Amino acid sequence: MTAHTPPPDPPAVQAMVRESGYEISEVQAELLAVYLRLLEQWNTRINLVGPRKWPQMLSQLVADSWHLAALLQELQWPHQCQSLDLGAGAGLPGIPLRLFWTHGRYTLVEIRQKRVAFLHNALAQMELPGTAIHHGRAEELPETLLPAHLVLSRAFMPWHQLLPLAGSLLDKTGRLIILSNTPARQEMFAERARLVQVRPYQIGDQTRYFWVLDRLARV
Ligand SMILES: C[S@@+](CC[C@H](N)C(=O)[O-])C[C@H]1O[C@@H](n2cnc3c(N)ncnc32)[C@H](O)[C@@H]1O
Repeated sequence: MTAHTPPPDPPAVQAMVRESGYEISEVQAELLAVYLRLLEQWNTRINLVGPRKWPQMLSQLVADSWHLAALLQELQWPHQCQSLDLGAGAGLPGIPLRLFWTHGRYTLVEIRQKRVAFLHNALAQMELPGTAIHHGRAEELPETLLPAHLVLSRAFMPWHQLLPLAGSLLDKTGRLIILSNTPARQEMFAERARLVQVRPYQIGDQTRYFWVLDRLARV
């Protein structure tokens, strides 16, 4: 018999986030609860994410986003910053990220129709600032979305394939941030990119990493 988990309610969400060392507002907790409820509901019909219950979704998947927001807040971005979240899937890291980092214009790029339908549904209920969806291939983005100042990749494609694609999308001062379970070293990239920093962060007992890259070759 599986234990019953009550639906996500904002105080429980806020308390779980606090346990991980971050403070979020009541409004942010309400919107996160909306997102988690939608994820639980849609995940029974289409394959969106591995965890089936919201506490695991929050602690294992959504948690990356508030760590990422903390990093993005430390970096300088142009006023008209254009961000691309490639292969957004169920909206990770982008949908929760936009609750905590609202700068510029942010586009969730996703190729699969059902996932795009989920993203539209989530955005309609959450009204995130400056956030849009592009249904299509990351390799065929319209000029209106380019050049990007930030490209984000979480479980999208292997980094060695991603580098030339991101290089073709980024402004010359733009950055690529890869969410990874392993650290990185400059030698991995040689002349293809500069590794500006590798930021470790803790999710439960697992260490994860943000790789921040710039000066990507346009090959
Ligand atoms: C493994 S999922 C990761 C989703 C999300 N970023 C996450 O971390 O949960 C990869 C996603 O990329 C999408 N995708 C794969 N190739 C793509 C492409 N060329 N352009 C846009 N999206 C693509 C897939 O449909 C899928 O939703």
